[in-house]
Amino acid sequence: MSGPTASDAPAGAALTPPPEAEEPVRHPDAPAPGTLLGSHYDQCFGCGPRHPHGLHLVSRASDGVAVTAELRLQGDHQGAPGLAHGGVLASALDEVLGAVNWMLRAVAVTRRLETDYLLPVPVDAVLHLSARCTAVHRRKIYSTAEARIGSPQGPLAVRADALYVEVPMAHFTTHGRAEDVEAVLRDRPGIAADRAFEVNP
Ligand SMILES: CCCCCCCC(=O)SCCNC(=O)CCNC(=O)[C@H](O)C(C)(C)COP(=O)(O)OP(=O)(O)OC[C@H]1O[C@@H](n2cnc3c(N)ncnc32)[C@H](O)[C@@H]1OP(=O)(O)O
Repeated sequence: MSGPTASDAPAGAALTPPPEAEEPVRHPDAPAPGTLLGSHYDQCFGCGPRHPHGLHLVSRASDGVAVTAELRLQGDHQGAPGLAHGGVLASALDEVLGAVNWMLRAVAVTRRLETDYLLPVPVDAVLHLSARCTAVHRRKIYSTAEARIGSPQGPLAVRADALYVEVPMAHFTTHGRAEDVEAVLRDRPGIAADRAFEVNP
């Protein structure tokens, strides 16, 4: 019989790096601070420029292992009248947290995302998002993010802690809907299947 695994840990514990975790190290080829990071997939709900209803977030490299982005909330993002839906805010934070992995040149997916909603967020507000990696342990990437209203120093509306797990490109080609995977491969002739989803600034 096997014992408890990391997946069985309570939420807070799962987001606390183990003592042997290391400080994240910015990849030598990470984009320079201020560089806008391109979308990793043009149909991504978070960052895809061709997604008809997506957030169209554009992340920007910061110093260290960190990124920023801005999200102008709109009527389509409502949960309660005139207020942003919590799931939309979580999506935006997941997107910038995911973009941080590119500063490590790691391809990783969200394993756990924990959000604290501190203030209601009116639609029409501009949310200033920032995310940074706090620790790395083997395939696990620990990160934290904030969303502030109106400016990078504005009121803190939402914060999040997250655990990402590094995956091989086969994660996407194996699990993704075949027609979408094939469309990406068609759009990028000459690129091997396991590179077609490259997260590319
Ligand atoms: C190209 C970039 C796209 C970015 C898109 C934006 C972000 C997203 O929306 S991603 C989409 C949402 N997320 C997903 O779909 C992920 C779904 N989950 C999965 O596919 C799998 O659970 C996956 C790949 C994360 C992990 O599975 P698997 O590879 O079998 O991992 P497994 O070996 O069990 O665990 C990996 C490590 O994480 C640890 N771990 C797993 N779960 C937890 C947990 N809850 N807490 C702490 N540690 C954990 C394990 O102990 C292990 O650690 P170590 O390597 O040190 O032994």
